[in-house]
Amino acid sequence: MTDRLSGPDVAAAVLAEALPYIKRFHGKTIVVKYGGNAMTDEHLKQCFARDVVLLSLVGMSVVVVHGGGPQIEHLLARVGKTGEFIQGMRVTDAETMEVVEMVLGGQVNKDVVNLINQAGGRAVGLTGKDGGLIRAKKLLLDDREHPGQQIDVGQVGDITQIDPSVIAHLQNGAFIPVIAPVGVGPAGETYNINADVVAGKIAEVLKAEKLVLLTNTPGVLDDKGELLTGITPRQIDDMIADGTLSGGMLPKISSALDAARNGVKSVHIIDGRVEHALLLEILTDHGVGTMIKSR
Ligand SMILES: Nc1ncnc2c1ncn2[C@@H]1O[C@H](COP(=O)(O)OP(=O)(O)O)[C@@H](O)[C@H]1O
Ligand SMILES: CC(=O)N[C@@H](CCC(=O)OP(=O)(O)O)C(=O)O
Repeated sequence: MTDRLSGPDVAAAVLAEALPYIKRFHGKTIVVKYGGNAMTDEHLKQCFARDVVLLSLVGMSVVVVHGGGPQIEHLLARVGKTGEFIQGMRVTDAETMEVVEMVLGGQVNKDVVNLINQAGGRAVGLTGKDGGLIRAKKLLLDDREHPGQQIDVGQVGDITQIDPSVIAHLQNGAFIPVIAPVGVGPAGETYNINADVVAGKIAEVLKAEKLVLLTNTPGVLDDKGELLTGITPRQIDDMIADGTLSGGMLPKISSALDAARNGVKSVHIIDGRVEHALLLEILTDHGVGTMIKSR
């Protein structure tokens, strides 16, 4: 007997279900943030690359922004350093900046480019320095415990300008841009920027149809650990105030909300540990994870 969950009728139904989504997103820009925590398993990495290629081949203009937090941690440990985070931002001294640039602009960027190319795509890797893509100044965090005071986290960048022309050239040539979150300051200094922040800003500037943030949780979880399928700005404020949202989720959620408020039509935080999570989110009725609402 044919397995009802995997028989040809099911396969046909799934393919047919994708058609309205393919039509809706054809020619549109989809920004995908690939978190360092979602890129730990080789098989999942290959699934991700295949999803990106499939979406490109059906006519979507996919732009990948990647992170690499755990990969940076790994190299820092090898040089005898331990990472420190404040409000989800890595405290970045000069030596840490060298490691961050090596890992993000080198190892991780080329790994993602290679995976996509192996899957049949044409990816080109960039950091924010290439083509003056990401300009930044030094970020100063507001000290929540001492209102009015600021915290210096070293060479962490606050984005001042995105020049998307290099991305446009790549999109026109049917290349898939793969962007590492490193920015450049007015004097040519290098800045480490949280990858969620870069993805959100790039999505805004490109007027993306969708921003999808792939991470290592099912989405945004409430104080009981239950998945929230949708979240409003008010819920976000409450959850930050009571500590339900913390660590790496802080820059993620605020970038997601900024993007939703500034014209990106839909913004989702999804579980990158689920095989083909990207296809499920974009091409099926079964949206996965949390959708961030602008109001
Ligand atoms: N309310 C929450 N729901 C889900 N994750 C949360 C929440 N609050 C904090 N987090 C943390 O945020 C992490 C995701 O952010 P991060 O580690 O920066 O991932 P990535 O490398 O994918 O950007 C989760 O693994 C989880 O530990
Ligand atoms: C300033 C800052 O925190 N930069 C991040 C950049 C990488 C990143 O964001 O990686 P994930 O997406 O994997 O977390 C860092 O140094 O870890």
